[in-house]
Amino acid sequence: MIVETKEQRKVLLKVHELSKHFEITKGFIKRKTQILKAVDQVSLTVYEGETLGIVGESGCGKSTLGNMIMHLIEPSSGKILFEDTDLSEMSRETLRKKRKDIQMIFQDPFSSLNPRLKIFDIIAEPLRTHGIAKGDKLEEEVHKLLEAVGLSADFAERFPHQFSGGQRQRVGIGRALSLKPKLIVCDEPVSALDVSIQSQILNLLSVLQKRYKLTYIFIAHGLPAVAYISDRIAVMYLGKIMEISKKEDLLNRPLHPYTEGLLASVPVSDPELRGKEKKALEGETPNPLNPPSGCRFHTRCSYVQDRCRVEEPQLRQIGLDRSVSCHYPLGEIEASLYG
Ligand SMILES: Nc1ncnc2c1ncn2[C@@H]1O[C@H](COP(=O)(O)OP(=O)(O)OP(=O)(O)O)[C@@H](O)[C@H]1O
Repeated sequence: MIVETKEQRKVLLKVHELSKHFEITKGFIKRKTQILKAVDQVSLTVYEGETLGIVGESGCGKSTLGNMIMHLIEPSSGKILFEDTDLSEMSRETLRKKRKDIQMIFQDPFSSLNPRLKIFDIIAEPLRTHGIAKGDKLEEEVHKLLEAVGLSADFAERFPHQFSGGQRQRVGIGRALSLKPKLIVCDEPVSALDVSIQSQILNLLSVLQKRYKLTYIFIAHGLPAVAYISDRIAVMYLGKIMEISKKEDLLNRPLHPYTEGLLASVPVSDPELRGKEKKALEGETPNPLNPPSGCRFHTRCSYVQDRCRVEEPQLRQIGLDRSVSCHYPLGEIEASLYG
């Protein structure tokens, strides 16, 4: 496993120039095929034990990225290295074993649990499939997992429809934990829940992270949940990463105008995110089938200059542990001095 000597952080997952292109065919008589670049040359690193938040408006490619990391969909190009190993080059058997280490928690706790199965079988299924436990041992494991996610062992005999959204999400978390994964991709795990329940689930995820030494990729379209749970945050826009920074830096001194816009859209009642005056996001997200030339954010950017309309900025490092994809980042000099 790679060890970064400067900060002694172990790299768990590395995504290198990862892309997913979908072919979209339109029209009945004159059929026309276009390419939608849902994820476009994304590179990022996830360190052991951290939570990397991925945030951006609906349709920016967050779930597609998460699904590729989970091997639920095939990338069009690029690499995903888990513990230094390229999963796409593994034999089936090794891949099956490795895949246990990466699990997912889904957005919708109503549709992600099989309604015909009892909670016991929902949580037991991965343990049975991988031949990890059976009989009394299986029962003990399931009860332990229910307890870990804050549910009573009696719940094992009930069906999903007998539970609230928050309780179902707890079941989904228990199932994801059953194979003792190293990495959990949490895809909008609280978006479908009431605000009061959201913080309970976020707290549970934090407790479990410490208890089981988990690493999370936490995907959400809203900054508050991402800001609450993440150590670092990647901001996505139309398939690209616009900025990736430590949480505190990103919230206090955003470099990308899009990040500033996302911060400005957070209700001012959120004290942690309230800050200096920020330029709000204007206009709609462009059609991803026909993204703007140059910087893809330029059509909505309050600071746009001529160069931005023609030249696409590359993600480049500024200061310590911060990267931004913008020709004219906000507060660039300050950031390069203080990280
Ligand atoms: N199977 C598919 N076929 C065609 N286009 C797709 C497919 N899956 C996703 N897309 C498109 O890819 C883009 C990225 O979608 P994705 O679901 O990854 O975004 P997202 O940021 O997770 O959004 P949301 O929060 O709404 O789920 C969108 O324009 C979407 O319409």
